[in-house]
Amino acid sequence: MLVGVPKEIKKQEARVGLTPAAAREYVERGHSVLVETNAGIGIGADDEAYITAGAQIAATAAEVFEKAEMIVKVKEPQPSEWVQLREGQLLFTYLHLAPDPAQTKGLLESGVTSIAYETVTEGVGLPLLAPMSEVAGRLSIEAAALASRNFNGGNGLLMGGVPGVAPARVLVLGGGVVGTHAARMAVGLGADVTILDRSLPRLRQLDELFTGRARNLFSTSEALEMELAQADVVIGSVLIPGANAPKLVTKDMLGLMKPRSVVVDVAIDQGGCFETSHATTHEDPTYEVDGVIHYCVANMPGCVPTTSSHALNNATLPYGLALADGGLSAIMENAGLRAGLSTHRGKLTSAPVAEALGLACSTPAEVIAA
Ligand SMILES: NC(=O)C1=CN([C@@H]2O[C@H](COP(=O)(O)OP(=O)(O)OC[C@H]3O[C@@H](n4cnc5c(N)ncnc54)[C@H](O)[C@@H]3O)[C@@H](O)[C@H]2O)C=CC1
Ligand SMILES: CC(=O)C(=O)O
Ligand SMILES: [Mg+2]
Repeated sequence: MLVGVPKEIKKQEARVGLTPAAAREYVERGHSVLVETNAGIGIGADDEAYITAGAQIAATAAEVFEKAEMIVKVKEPQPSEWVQLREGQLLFTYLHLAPDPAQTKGLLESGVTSIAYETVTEGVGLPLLAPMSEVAGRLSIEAAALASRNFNGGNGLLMGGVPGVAPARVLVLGGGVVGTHAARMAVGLGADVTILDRSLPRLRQLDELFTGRARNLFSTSEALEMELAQADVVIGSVLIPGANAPKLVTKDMLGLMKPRSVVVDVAIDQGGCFETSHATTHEDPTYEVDGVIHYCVANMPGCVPTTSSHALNNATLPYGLALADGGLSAIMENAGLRAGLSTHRGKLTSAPVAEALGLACSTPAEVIAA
C-alpha cells in the first residue's frame, strides 16, 4: 500500500504522523511511504532521514493526498485537508468528531474511511490515546505552574510551597491516564493533590498507586463543590470515549473557586468538562472567566513534538501496519480497529458521535459489507 504522511498544518503543531523509524518498518513490510517535504522537521527529522528509511519525498501536501491509499496524520484534518480526502482512501489520525460537526460533515462528504486514534480499543483501554494522555497529563501541571505565576495573572503560589508555607492544592477531575500523570507530576512537586473519579475500581488502583501521597474521592456534586472551593489548580481530565465530555463544572460553580485559581481543561478536545471552556492555542493559551484562569489548549502534546511523535508512533505502529497490510479486512478482523472506524463512504459509524451530533449511525459491518 502507498502510505502518505502530510506535514501537520494545525497551528503550532509540530508532531509528525510517521517518524523515520516507523516509516522504515512500513518499507520493510513491503509498503511504500510518501512523506511531504519537511514533515518531520519539528522533531529534527529532515527529508534525508526519511530517504535513509526508504521513504520518498513529495514536494507538496497535494501530491501526498492525491497518491496515497492511506494517510497517516496526528491531528484532525483541517478544512483544506478534508477536501483532498476521497472515497477508497484510509485516514488514520486523531479526529475528536463529537464536538466538531463541520469536520464530521467534511469527512462524510469526502467518502474517506476514517479511523480515529482516540477510539481504537484494546480491552477496556484506549491504546492510541494513552501516549498523548501521558504527555498532556504531565504537561498540565507545567501549564498550571506557569499560569499560577503572578505576572501571568495567577495567585502567585509555588506548587510545592516551602517549609512553613503550605503547598498549592491541586484537584484532578478524572483519574484516568491524563489524571494519573497530572497527579504524579503534582505530587512530585510537593503539591497537595486530590483526585475525583466515578469508577470505584479506578479509585482502588489510584489508592494503591499513590499510597497516601494523593487523596482520592468518589465524584459526587457535593464532593466536587467542596473540593473546588479549596483548589488552587483544577485539572479537567474526564472522558467518555468518543462522546462530548460531561460538563462537570458549571459557570455557577466557578463562583465557588478562589480568585486567580487556574483551570487546565485537558478534556477540551472532547468539548471540555468546564461549561466555561473553549479551545485555545499554544500561542494564546489562557483566558479568564469570573477571575479564574482557563488554559484549554486542544493539542497540548504538540509543544513537545519530539517526545510526543515517538510516543505516538510506538503505539500506532502495529495498528497502522495492520491497516496497510489488510485494508478494510483489517478493520473487520481487528475489534480494536473496528472501534476506531468513524466514517466510511459517507456513512457515520461512531455511535457516540452520532448521538452528540444528532446524526444517523451505521455499524462497521453494515457499511463495510455493503
Ligand atoms: N488537550 C490535549 O492536548 C489532550 C487531551 N486529551 C484528552 O484528555 C481526556 C482524558 O483522557 P484520558 O485520561 O486518556 O481518559 P481515560 O479514559 O484514561 O480517563 C478518564 C477518566 O474519567 C473518569 N470519568 C468519566 N466520567 C466521570 C465523571 N463524571 N466524574 C469523574 N470521573 C469521570 C473515568 O472513570 C476515567 O478514569 C480525553 O478527552 C482526551 O482526549 C488527551 C491528550 C491530549
Ligand atoms: C489526543 C490529542 O488530540 C492530541 O494529542 O492532540
Ligand atoms: Mg487534541
